[in-house]
Amino acid sequence: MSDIRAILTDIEGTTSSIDFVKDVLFPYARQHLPAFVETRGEEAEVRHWLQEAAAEAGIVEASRTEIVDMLIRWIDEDRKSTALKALQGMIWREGYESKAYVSHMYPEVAGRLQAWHARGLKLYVYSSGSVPAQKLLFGHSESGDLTPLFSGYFDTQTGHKREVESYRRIAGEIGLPPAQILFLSDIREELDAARAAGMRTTQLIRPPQRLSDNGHPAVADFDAVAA
Ligand SMILES: CSCCC(=O)C(=O)COP(=O)(O)O
Ligand SMILES: [Mg+2]
Repeated sequence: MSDIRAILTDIEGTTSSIDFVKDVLFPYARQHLPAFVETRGEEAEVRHWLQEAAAEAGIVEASRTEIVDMLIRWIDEDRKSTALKALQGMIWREGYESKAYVSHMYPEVAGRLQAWHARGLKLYVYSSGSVPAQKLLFGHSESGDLTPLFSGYFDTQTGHKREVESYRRIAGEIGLPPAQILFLSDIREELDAARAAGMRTTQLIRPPQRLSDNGHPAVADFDAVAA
């Protein structure tokens, strides 16, 4: 009998394909960012994150156009900037609400999340995407609205995903010993950090990637996760 009481899952490469993020979400944000800043740049939340992005880049004075150009470069580099992720989340909301897309979900994910939830396991998300973006993604998925299954969401405002301290904080917020939390991700460095914090880990290696031994249990899909 497993002593796992909570599952913490990554999104990109774990519940949903990297292609959906790279080929749908990022291009949508890239295309709509200039108009978004133009029309909503004076809203308090948008101004806040534009200022945070400038501060992160060490910029003291720059025009809106320069900041937009920098943010587009960051999208192309897949920079895990908290400010960029917050702005992207606001832009993606417009895409989900206008039905420009729904999020990709690997076919077994919804059923397995429902089965874990029905067993009483608590489910949480930890992604570099902002918490609002995570809720949108699980709320508008190919498998329907999965948000009722989740007990909480964490993003880089809790800490970066390759840092051990982030997982200690998350365990503290969940209110369970790390050893009772199973972290699922496709990225070895994230799994290493979670394990160093005392969490259990399993790596998702989605076909056509081949299973390889890097010290973490590895599976091809959620149905093969031992929880
Ligand atoms: C709501 S997730 C959108 C994808 C994203 O921006 C991202 O950076 C995904 O990173 P992850 O930590 O889920 O691999
Ligand atoms: Mg990932």
